[in-house]
Amino acid sequence: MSDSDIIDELFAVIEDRKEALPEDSYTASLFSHEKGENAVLEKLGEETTEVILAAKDDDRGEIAAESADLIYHLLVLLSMKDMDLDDLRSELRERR
Ligand SMILES: N=c1c2ncn([C@@H]3O[C@H](COP(=O)(O)OP(=O)(O)OP(=O)(O)O)[C@@H](O)[C@H]3O)c2ncn1[C@@H]1O[C@H](COP(=O)(O)O)[C@@H](O)[C@H]1O
Repeated sequence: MSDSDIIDELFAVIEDRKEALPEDSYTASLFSHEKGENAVLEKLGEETTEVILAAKDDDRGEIAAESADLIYHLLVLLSMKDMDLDDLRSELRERR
């Protein structure tokens, strides 16, 4: 699979974790968290702050790492809302 498919691949794994809820999965723990969707919403806030701090430090490695954390949690949110990457693609396409 090419690198351009990595986000689709990650989203598919997230969907699998939502379905199977394996005990050793961080993703599954977000879907079954006692705080409900607030668990992932809080992580989105934290990761956004971490991206901002990395940008302020001009640390490209940290910007990439924190952006990956942010995108991952955003994908979990989409899945939680029974949305998928096509919803995101459609929205972006309409803006062209
Ligand atoms: N891409 C990710 C990913 N990005 C970030 N994270 C997790 O998101 C959390 C980020 O939180 P923090 O940066 O605050 O770090 P932390 O202090 O360890 O987090 P907490 O103590 O708050 O949980 C960490 O626990 C990371 O492991 C991820 N967890 C899983 N994935 C991918 O999701 C897929 C399924 O993974 P599992 O759910 O582990 O099976 C795999 O492809 C993984 O690579």
